[in-house]
Amino acid sequence: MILELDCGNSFIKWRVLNGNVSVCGGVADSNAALVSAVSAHAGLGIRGCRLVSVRSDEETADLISILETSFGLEVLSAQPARAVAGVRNGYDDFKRLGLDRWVALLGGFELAKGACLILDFGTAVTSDFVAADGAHLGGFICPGFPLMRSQLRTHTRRIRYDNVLAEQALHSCTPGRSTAEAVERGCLLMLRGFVITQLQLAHEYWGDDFVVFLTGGDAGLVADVVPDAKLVQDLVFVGLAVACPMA
Ligand SMILES: Nc1ncnc2c1ncn2[C@@H]1O[C@H](COP(=O)(O)OP(=O)(O)OP(=O)(O)O)[C@@H](O)[C@H]1O
Ligand SMILES: CC(C)(CO)[C@@H](O)C(=O)NCCC(=O)O
Ligand SMILES: [K+]
Repeated sequence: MILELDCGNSFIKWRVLNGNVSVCGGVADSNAALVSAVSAHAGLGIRGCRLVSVRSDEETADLISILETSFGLEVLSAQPARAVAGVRNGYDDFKRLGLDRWVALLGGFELAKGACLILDFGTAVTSDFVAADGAHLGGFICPGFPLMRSQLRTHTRRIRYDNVLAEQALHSCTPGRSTAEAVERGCLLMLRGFVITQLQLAHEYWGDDFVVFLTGGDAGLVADVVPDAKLVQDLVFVGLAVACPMA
């Protein structure tokens, strides 16, 4: 059994793999919550751990030492690279590309075996373009849905509404008739507009010959804009196995 972790800016996604099969997993909002969730499955006989983190080096080192002491595990952490498995990092400084993006695009290329567009909807929304020959062309970063919404609330005095209204607001996308509807639907349309622009660019590069992957907690919000896309919630884990193979 192998423990796999995707340490994002807001949450840690985890799962336990038996061979290629995921036997359990979840989302933790702190190191302590992660340790207690995984402890409940310690009887599974986890023998190793691999992770990808976009947190600071200190936070990542802290988490690794907690995992080593709590579970006696050896921990492999995905590292920046110029090239892996036929994919070439497109950043001017390859170390600057977010490791979650790098690992997710490795996963996308592994599954597509050709040109692909990877769209990730987490705390930030990111896109990455990988050509059929494995060249990563780069990508885009913009605020995710919760960040857009909270920036509006933070920087205005009269944009205020509760979470119940927020949830109800997204049942339709007609022009809002309340603050909650206007903001929630407005932010959703911004995300959808972003997705459409990414698709246009991919068509300019590759015609119809590419695969679109959607991943991240909020991917479901835009899935209907790209009916042909593959919704792969574990894309980071697919790529993590490529970046950090374990015997
Ligand atoms: N079970 C869940 N737990 C946490 N977030 C969830 C869950 N289901 C959906 N979400 C949504 O997913 C978003 C979080 O996205 P995700 O978990 O992909 O990334 P993250 O850790 O917040 O950030 P990062 O982009 O750094 O990975 C939240 O905005 C939330 O709306
Ligand atoms: C953009 C995020 C926050 C998405 O999780 C992450 O990939 C990151 O911190 N990236 C570093 C900056 C960059 O990718 O250019
Ligand atoms: K992410």
